[in-house]
Amino acid sequence: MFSSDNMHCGSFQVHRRPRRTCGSQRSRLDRRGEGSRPHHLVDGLSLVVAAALVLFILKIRLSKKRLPLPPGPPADPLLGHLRLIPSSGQDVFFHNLGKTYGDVVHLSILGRSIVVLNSVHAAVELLDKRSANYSDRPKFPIYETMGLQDSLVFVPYGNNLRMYRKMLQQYFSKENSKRHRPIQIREARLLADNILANPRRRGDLLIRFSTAVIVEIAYGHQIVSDDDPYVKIAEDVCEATANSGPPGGTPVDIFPFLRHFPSWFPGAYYAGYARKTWHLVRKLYDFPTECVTAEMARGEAKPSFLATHLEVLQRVIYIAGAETTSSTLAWFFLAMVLYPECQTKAQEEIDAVVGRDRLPDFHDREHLPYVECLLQETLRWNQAAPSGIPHRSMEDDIYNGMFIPKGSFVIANTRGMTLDENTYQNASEFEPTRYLRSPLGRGEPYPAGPFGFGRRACPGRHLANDSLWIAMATILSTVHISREVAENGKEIIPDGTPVAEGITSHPPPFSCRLKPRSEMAQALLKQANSMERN
Ligand code: HEM
Repeated sequence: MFSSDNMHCGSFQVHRRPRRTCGSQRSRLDRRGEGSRPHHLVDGLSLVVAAALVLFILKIRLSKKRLPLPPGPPADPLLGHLRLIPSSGQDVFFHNLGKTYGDVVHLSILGRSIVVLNSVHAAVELLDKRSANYSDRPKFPIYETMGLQDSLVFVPYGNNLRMYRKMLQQYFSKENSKRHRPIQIREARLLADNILANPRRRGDLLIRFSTAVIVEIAYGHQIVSDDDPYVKIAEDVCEATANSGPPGGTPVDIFPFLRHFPSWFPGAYYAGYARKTWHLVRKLYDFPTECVTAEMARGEAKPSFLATHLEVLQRVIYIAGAETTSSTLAWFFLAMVLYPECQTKAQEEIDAVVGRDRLPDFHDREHLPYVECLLQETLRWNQAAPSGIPHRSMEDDIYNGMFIPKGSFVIANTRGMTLDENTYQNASEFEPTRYLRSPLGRGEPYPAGPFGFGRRACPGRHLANDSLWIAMATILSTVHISREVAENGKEIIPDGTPVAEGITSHPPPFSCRLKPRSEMAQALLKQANSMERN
């Protein structure tokens, strides 16, 4: 390897090279007392080469700087696009910009570059293929004030991140995620049963389902009641993050000094809110660790991620998995209300493959292509995290002749990718058959972005995919979802405009009717759940 000795050896050879000149030349030089000159010559040469190299690098840097930034709308001189970027619905705003300026758009706020990627191609080229440069996260002063900086989601790129991700990826790999399926099946059946018993509590029950799966896998704790402290903590932190403003877009994110000001100070509201919710986040980290430490001391700890990796768990928040999974399921319910024909088609497929005398399980998955498409279409139609979580570029870069400055926020705008009419016909419509090959469908690709890109892509995606599938298949097989009927006898068609809160987005509140598909379906659920309890 390159030890310092070797390096000296290398430079020694350079200085020795003049000695290889022929004898007469050498004696002439020696005679003129200029025996050392060749050294200077070579040193001079090295200097010239070095200077040329520096100039070359400078030239590249300068020419990089002369290259245009990606296109974008006109900006205010100092504020940049601050007044243009909306505080919610940014995903649709970015998508609309893409229609005018192309799939890579540049915005800036007070000199900070924001690069929006509206196509899968651009996201793959930058975030996947050049992931060494695009895997950092920007700082989010608001989330830091809330105490979330230790969460893996916000850890900067580097050795720590690599270590945490390696552990997570092993534990939640496609293969290892299969070990967790019995928990997912049990919780999906409980969800369907509970939802039939308490249709009005649909939203809470979806959060309970997704929390129960993550908590049992991560902490070895089975949730058996709605009053469980884990469910309460999940609900509280979900609410806190949802109300903490657009990620990176609050006045405090733009002027970090505002975090030290009282909340009544103009622009400091979110800082005050973040300070108030700090203790909730602390609980999120501390409670599971304290429980599992105590269980381990008593020799009662069940196998779990925490029991295996206790020392790093506070960096893995179950919120990352709980809120995203429940809001994807909320979109599924809305789709079933707005597109009843899709529900019917999925139920016909389940009846034909699974029958009506048992409940679906993972063995059925490969035989249910329409249900698979329905899951993919739910992820495409409306995403839980429509603009992902911003990455940060660590070095200047050039892409397609455009200059992307070091330190840019890079946003993979999944919403723009899934609404791209060049890829998806009738992109705003919920059409599961779009993925089927002709003549049944148009063979459109599954959505690529809902779980992010590159080295920061969601490590829980296999687990999430399984949770979503079993929940949807179990509900479709046992529950009939239909529109609420108004007093005048007319069906109520809910508004599907997403409500974006913080990083995640979910449908606006809507009511629907939930009835058992048959007595048999209800009996199967009861039977499955009573067997679990015994
Ligand atoms: C439907 C469910 C889910 C969706 C839509 C989702 C989506 C995402 C997205 C878009 C990101 C950001 C990716 C990027 O920066 O490029 C992410 C990151 C992350 N997700 Fe998920 N996720 C889901 C479920 C889960 C689950 C079940 C877990 C836990 C087992 C999880 C743990 C994480 C973590 C720890 C990160 C941060 C990774 C990092 O910054 O390196 N997610 N997720």
